[in-house]
Amino acid sequence: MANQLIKICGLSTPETLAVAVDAGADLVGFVHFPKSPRHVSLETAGKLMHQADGKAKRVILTVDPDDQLLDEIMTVARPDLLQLHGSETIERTKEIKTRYNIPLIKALGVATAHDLVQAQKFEGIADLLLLDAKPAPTSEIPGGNGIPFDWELLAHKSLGPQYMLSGGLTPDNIDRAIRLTHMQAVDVSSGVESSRGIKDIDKIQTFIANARAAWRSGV
Ligand SMILES: O=C(O)c1ccccc1NCC(=O)[C@H](O)[C@H](O)COP(=O)(O)O
Repeated sequence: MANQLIKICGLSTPETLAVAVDAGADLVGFVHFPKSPRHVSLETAGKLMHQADGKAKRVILTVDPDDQLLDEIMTVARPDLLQLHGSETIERTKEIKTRYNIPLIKALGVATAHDLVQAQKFEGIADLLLLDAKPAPTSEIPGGNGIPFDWELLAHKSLGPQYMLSGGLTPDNIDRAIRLTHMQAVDVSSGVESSRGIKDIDKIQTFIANARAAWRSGV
């Protein structure tokens, strides 16, 4: 994978997937979580996965999956990476890594500096650590809520390339987010949608172009 990474998450149609891949997304994410407005069945995910084969790394996102679901994901959808977006512990994350031997993205909620210390404990266990805003207590889903956390928490850190910035990113704020945090990997879902769960072609293209431009300008 490239040094700088862009992940477009929550894709669910062949058309928007094609746009993301053509615009240069490094990773494309498919959500398998029935409460999500972006949920796709494993069969649909498998078809989308096939479409993106060799063009971008393909990620299946689940929330606190048990082994039965993971077995199904590995057989039916066969992703390149697995994203754990629930409250998976370090032990459970290690267990999944050992059992399936697949690159893992572990999502970690951030609201305070202490959360970053907690996130660092997953270094070397998951392959990518996705820093996301914590969901509101009333939210039905633990991610994909379009809320940013305080990027100033990252401003004077030099987190390694295994960290990915997420939460409330948009085509309009991605330049500022990259300049402030110096993050080399970013992930977006709501910010490239026209309404909840509906991806927007122009926003996907603009997000990717703006992220690449920020990195090109030397941040
Ligand atoms: O996107 C969802 O619907 C979702 C549901 C359940 C768990 C996680 C989910 N999304 C996680 C993602 O990877 C999002 O891209 C990330 O949370 C950022 O989302 P957003 O703030 O909407 O850009």
